[in-house]
Amino acid sequence: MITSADLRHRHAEVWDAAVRHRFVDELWAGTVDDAVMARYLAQDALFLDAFVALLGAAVSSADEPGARMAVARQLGLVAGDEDDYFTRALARLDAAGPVEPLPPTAGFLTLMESARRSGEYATIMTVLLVAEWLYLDWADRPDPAPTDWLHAEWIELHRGPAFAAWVALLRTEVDRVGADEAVFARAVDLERAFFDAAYG
Ligand SMILES: Cc1ncc(CO)c(N)n1
Repeated sequence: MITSADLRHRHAEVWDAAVRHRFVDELWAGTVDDAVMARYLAQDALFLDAFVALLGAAVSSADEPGARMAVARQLGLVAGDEDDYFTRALARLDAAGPVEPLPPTAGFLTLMESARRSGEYATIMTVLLVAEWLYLDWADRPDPAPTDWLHAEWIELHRGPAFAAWVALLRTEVDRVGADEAVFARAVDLERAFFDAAYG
């Protein structure tokens, strides 16, 4: 059975292009243009709603009590601290209005809805794994955090011991039940395209 480590290795080119994306460099430097940050976060608010639904599907489909509880705890953080960040960030950027999904967002919404509707724990967890592991990977730099909370909090939401433990849980679970490689590859492609789309 293919492991999460094998999958990341197999898709390293696109994975690394996302992790080293211009958006990530500018976020760390605190130099992301407000219009880029607004476009990115408005799209990510659409992503987040589908992501919460997908976390709910993982809670529902988990075949182990420990994993179900761990996913439920993370769902609470996303619906709590992370949603609060979005409310403050979008208000500050004057970007709280409704937006249409750009193509990478639409791709993610379709992928997540299809995983959710399948009810397949392995497929659901594969999508969650890419989304969370790739974000930990770019947020885990040793660099000093930027000073503006708009940039710093987006990094802090995706690093630290608790977030790393969540990603470790996702890897353990995907390695236990077996990844869906096509879904893994599609999600990595979409992550890179999602960063590109922030630049219009
Ligand atoms: C597009 C995207 N991928 C991953 C995450 C982290 O779950 C996020 N917030 N947005």
